[in-house]
Amino acid sequence: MSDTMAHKVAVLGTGKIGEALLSGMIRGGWAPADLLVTARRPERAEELRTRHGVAAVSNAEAAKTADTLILTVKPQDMDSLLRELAAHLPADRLVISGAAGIPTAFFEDRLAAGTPVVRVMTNTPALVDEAMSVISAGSHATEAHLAHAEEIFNGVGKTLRVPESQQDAATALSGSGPAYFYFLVEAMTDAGILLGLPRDKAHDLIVQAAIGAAVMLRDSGEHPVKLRENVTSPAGTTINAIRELEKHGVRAALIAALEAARDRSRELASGT
Ligand SMILES: NC(=O)C1=CN([C@@H]2O[C@H](COP(=O)(O)OP(=O)(O)OC[C@H]3O[C@@H](n4cnc5c(N)ncnc54)[C@H](O)[C@@H]3O)[C@@H](O)[C@H]2O)C=CC1
Ligand SMILES: O=C(O)[C@@H]1CCC=N1
Repeated sequence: MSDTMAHKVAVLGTGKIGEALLSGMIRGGWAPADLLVTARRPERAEELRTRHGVAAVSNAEAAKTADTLILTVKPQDMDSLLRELAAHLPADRLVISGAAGIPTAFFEDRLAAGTPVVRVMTNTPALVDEAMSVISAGSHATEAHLAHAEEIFNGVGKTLRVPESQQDAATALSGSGPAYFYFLVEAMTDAGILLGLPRDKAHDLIVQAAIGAAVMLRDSGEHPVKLRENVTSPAGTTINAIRELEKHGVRAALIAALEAARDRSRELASGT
């Protein structure tokens, strides 16, 4: 962390994403003493304390004492969380939102004038340090604020800056992205059962195919079309499968699915 930036970070509303981030920060070398969490239920606060050795405090206390606040409540809970924070939060604190859909202006309207806000859409592979966290600046966030957010989220994977106008699309691709791959693995494991394989073997085969394909996509420098062509032998097996995928409109289904996710992200901005 740069010397000029604040150093106490609070994760507010520490559920699945908040805890994934918290655990990644600790793995990445953040001292638990520099981290605070808040939770709605006392049992959850206790669980986080025991599991990570961090202090669990009230939202008001976090607002008063942390230099950077990472808000990881659901979009629908953000308005009431901001109402709790507003009176206690000085305008020089960095507010990072991890929520889908909610624009930085939503925070700026509800917090002290000039509060720097950074919007981040991460994803659950943060748990294994393979997240993609997509980062945009609000109107008062400076380069230093963006760099600070990147420093935090680089600890759990990669980061990418985009203009805020692209965040709903990024949420559809990247925030929700892992779910599509899990869905495909589920479906292909079912196919393995149909073909007579035991479930555990079918699962292992598909997961390893997914890992192998992902590493090739990342490391080979080849276009996905080329990689697929390399698998698709003339009059072979793969082309028969591809024909079925095209016949069933899987490409169009994926395009429509991601468009629906993008639209839902836009809707969340209105609190629905
Ligand atoms: N689950 C995912 O894959 C991703 C989720 N997100 C975003 O992360 C946020 C959280 O999602 P999840 O972790 O899945 O949800 P979650 O339900 O696991 O976590 C949210 C937590 O916030 C707590 N909470 C709500 N209001 C509170 C308050 N006033 N004070 C303290 N705690 C409060 C809830 O008790 C809950 O534990 C959402 O805004 C979502 O859009 C972003 C990227 C990926
Ligand atoms: O489904 C959701 O709304 C959250 C945001 C991106 C991934 N999960």
